[in-house]
Amino acid sequence: MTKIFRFETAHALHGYHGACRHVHGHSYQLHVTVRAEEPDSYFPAPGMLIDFKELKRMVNEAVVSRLDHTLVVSSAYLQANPDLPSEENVLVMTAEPSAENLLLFIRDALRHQLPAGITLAALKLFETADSYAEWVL
Ligand SMILES: Nc1nc2c(c(=O)[nH]1)N=C([C@H](O)[C@H](O)COP(=O)(O)OP(=O)(O)OP(=O)(O)O)CN2
Ligand SMILES: [Zn+2]
Repeated sequence: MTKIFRFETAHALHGYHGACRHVHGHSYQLHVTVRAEEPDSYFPAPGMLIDFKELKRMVNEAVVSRLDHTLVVSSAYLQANPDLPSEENVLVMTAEPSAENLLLFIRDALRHQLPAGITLAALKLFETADSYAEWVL
């Protein structure tokens, strides 16, 4: 089962030869898919693999609250641009915050949050309406 999340995040891609090396923002859309062992017949009462509300709470806490209205840059970017106006709401990653790397950051943030028996199966991170990165177990 899959739940979709939306958040607004700014980033800059250090070392990129184009406008995306400068700070700019995206309205990201994240699709989180989890799976579990298939039951022989049906899921027992209350009939859920995992409550959508519980998945929402976990992803909001582990991912959305950290990325929404945040500027994400790499430590290399920060070293080259030490004069960021404020360190408030700045997340510094060891790698460049491309869609691919943000997806791996999200994978790591979520992997160990899920209850026993529930596995992270796939993630899709849309940076724009027509550009996304996908991770599949
Ligand atoms: N493989 C990747 N390529 C690019 C990434 C990325 O994360 N991974 N990111 C960027 C920029 O940050 C930005 O997202 C521009 O992306 P793009 O899809 O080119 O956005 P546009 O609005 O220009 O899309 P159009 O398809 O041209 O409308 C760049 N590359
Ligand atoms: Zn971008």
